Amino acid sequence: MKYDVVVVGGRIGGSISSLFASKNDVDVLMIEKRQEIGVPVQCAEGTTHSTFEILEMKPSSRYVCAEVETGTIHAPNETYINAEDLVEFNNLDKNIAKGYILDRKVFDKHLAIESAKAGTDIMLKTTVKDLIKKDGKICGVVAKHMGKTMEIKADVVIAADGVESNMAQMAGLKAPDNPMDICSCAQYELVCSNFDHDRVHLYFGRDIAPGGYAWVFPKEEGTANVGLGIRGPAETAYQYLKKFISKFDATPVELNVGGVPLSGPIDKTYTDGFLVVGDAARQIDPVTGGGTFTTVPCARVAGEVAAEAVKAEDSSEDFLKRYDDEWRVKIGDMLKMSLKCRKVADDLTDNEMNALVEFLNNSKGKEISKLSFIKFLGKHPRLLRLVKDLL
Ligand SMILES: Cc1cc2nc3c(=O)[nH]c(=O)nc-3n(C[C@H](O)[C@H](O)[C@H](O)COP(=O)(O)OP(=O)(O)OC[C@H]3O[C@@H](n4cnc5c(N)ncnc54)[C@H](O)[C@@H]3O)c2cc1C
Repeated sequence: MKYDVVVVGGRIGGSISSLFASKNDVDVLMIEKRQEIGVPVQCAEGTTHSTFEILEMKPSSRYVCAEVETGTIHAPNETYINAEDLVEFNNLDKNIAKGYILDRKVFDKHLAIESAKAGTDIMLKTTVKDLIKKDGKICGVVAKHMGKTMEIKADVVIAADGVESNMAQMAGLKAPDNPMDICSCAQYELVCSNFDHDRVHLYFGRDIAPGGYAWVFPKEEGTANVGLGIRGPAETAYQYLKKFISKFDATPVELNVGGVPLSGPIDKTYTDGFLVVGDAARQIDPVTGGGTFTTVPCARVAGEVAAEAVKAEDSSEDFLKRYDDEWRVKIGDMLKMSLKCRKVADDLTDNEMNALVEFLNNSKGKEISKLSFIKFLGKHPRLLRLVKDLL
């Protein structure tokens, strides 16, 4: 069997890469190891408006559960700041929380359907086991379907196999993860009558979610994704989640668990005949753990560059480097800044977090000048040392 492009993984990274490769008139096969695309959900399902602009799709009520206008950040001492009360300052944008909460089961499958309509062939319940290499160049995959092993040749292989990816490692592009870079998450979809419908809530504190945060993302009226991510402690994310949800009078209808890589992107996302995209490339915002809105632009570029390479009959790493160059222009600086912020946040104590929220609350509706922020930091010398590189 031979295709121009083989895509490993069938969720957003895979479906968007294959959609944009197929739209550019090359033969594409997308391979997904599960029997259904989009399940199990491993996501709080929040995304930005830009997702749909990049996809050139109108968001549909079939998979948009809620439109979020704003958000609230809760400090460890239970004080809070609303995003709409923030005045724009440095990289702090008061529209930061605007976006959609999706039904990813429907959305991911919708993307796969759009990709199939554009011409992509899809194999389900098929696991890619190995990469085929010839003279050091990747030229296909070895896949297993219902006990049968097959070789599928390709000019370009795109690895969109998620956080658990081993394709990038097989291609020599990735070292094993540092365990402290992986955020371990647990989430319930809860039914409860008093969730805000247009607001996300984020909760910080060492007792709530050490090394991460807890979230409440509204879905349909009366339901919300309530979850958290942690790094480091002996207790599991699920144990922290059980404690956290005890504050809601709510009933769970779904439980999801999963890991989010917060290391920032891998150094190189291409080699001869091969591209890597999405969580597999660690193209995730290291502060929020959001990977949908970051994967979308990268996957589009991956599909387009793979198609260009096929047409140019050149899938060498010199040609495919343009994928790496293009996605870094789009989101590279944002991911770098976010990684710096994550490292600062890792060192913040609960008291410093409380003080920051108090400072923002005291500045409600006022212009925050750099001078007033530096004066505030002057009272918190340790904080000043932590954040000085961000200013
Ligand atoms: C609890 C949690 C909450 C999150 N919340 C948000 C959020 O609110 N907003 C946001 O933007 N991001 C969020 N994220 C991150 C987001 O879900 C991911 O960044 C995004 O799904 C990455 O998409 P992907 O296609 O790269 O990888 P994945 O979604 O992991 O898809 C990889 C696919 O590849 C398949 N696969 C793997 N190996 C093989 C193989 N060998 N052969 C064939 N198929 C294979 C898998 O079955 C899977 O379908 C969250 C993550 C978690 C865990």
